[in-house]
Amino acid sequence: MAAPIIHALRSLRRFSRPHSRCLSGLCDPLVSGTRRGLFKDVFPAETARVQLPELLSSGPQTVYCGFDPTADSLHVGNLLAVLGLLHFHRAGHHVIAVVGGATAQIGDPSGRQQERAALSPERVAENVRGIRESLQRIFSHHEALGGGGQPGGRVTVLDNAAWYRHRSAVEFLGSVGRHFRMSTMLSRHSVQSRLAAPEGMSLAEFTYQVFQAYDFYYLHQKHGCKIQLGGTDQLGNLMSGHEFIQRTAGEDVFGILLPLITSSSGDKLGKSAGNAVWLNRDRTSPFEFYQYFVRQRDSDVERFLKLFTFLPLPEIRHIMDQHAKEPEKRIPQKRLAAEVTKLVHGKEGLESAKRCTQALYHSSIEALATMSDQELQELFQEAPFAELLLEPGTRVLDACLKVSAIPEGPRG
Ligand SMILES: Nc1ncnc2c1ncn2[C@@H]1O[C@H](COP(=O)(O)OP(=O)(O)OP(=O)(O)O)[C@@H](O)[C@H]1O
Ligand SMILES: N[C@@H](Cc1ccc(O)cc1)C(=O)O
Repeated sequence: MAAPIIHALRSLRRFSRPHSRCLSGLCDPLVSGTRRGLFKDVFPAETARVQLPELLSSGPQTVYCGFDPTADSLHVGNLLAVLGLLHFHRAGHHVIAVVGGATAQIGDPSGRQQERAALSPERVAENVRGIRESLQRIFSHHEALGGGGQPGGRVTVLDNAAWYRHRSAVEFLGSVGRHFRMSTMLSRHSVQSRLAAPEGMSLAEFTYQVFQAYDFYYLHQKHGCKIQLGGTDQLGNLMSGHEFIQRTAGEDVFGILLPLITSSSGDKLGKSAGNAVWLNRDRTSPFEFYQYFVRQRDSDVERFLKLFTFLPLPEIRHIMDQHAKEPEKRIPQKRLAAEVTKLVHGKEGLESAKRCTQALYHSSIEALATMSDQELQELFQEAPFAELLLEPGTRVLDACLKVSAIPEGPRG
């Protein structure tokens, strides 16, 4: 059942040229996001083609994206969705990032082979704090870097636990659940693939789409939100929201889908997939984060510059032309790493990453001497360490022997 609907999704390519219905700068994110490869599809394809440019041109809209606190930090894959929101904000729209304090307790089955382990309320609360911190830090760096957007656009972070806290299961099923059709819910790809697996699917996971649909409805009612962003794995949840809002409020709303970032082995980078590059410093240091982007392959770097930075496309083209002449300098990789590290860790984070790079890869004693304790710990995170009280006159050799850094042997 899901296949015909997926086939109905039309490529966004038609938005990549100046669009006759894009009548103001407010429509820019659709055009530029499409050209950059950031927006992959829209839903529902037929109405979005005509109505989405008109809606965006008509005045500032509210656009939202949700993040489940299944860990205490966001990661590089999630960053793409944050960048999607920021593109809208820069054009003057209001954006809402929803942290799923409630939905994380249900567990989104999209793209998962197995059910997630249940999270305790304490763990979820801690994760909500970490993810809020990730989001707010990026938003404030973005502002500090001069990307504050047109005047008027607001950036808000909400926790969806706030609108479920006072509802009982009986009341929710009786009022919201009655609008959902079993046949449609069963047709979702996320459900079909799990029903076919030996472990099957729990009722909690099966109802996940109802909660995400209700979030969209709630934000539509309270904040006039008509656009939801999500990775392509979120299509089914976006469709449920669209159908629910159309049925209950009689209005068209839209989904915009972003491509999924994968590891070199082709797996989606995810919080619980064990392959994440994190956005919080205590999990991935600015240095490691910077180096992740410096290491990107030539075949990926142009795409990543378009996806992960706000650099204008002609500037990216120029950088790639320089790269063709002097590939050994890795100019695009270094620029990519600098831009993304600045956004996520701020200017100070970028300087820290560069100091660590100098110390580790260019054996710079000067860089080592200016490093803070935190940087030293981050740099040598994996290395065993020992604390030592130095007495006057201790020689380097004695210190090394005391901490067993070099084996003791016959001394000459
Ligand atoms: N690798 C990725 N590339 C692009 N977008 C992603 C990626 N991973 C997650 N997203 C998007 O980020 C948003 C929030 O995802 P969420 O944090 O709930 O999932 P996740 O990081 O995949 O976590 P989990 O691994 O627990 O499923 C969603 O729109 C999702 O599609
Ligand atoms: N289901 C999304 C997260 C999300 C949570 C709540 C929402 O309202 C929207 C999105 C994911 O797991 O990737």
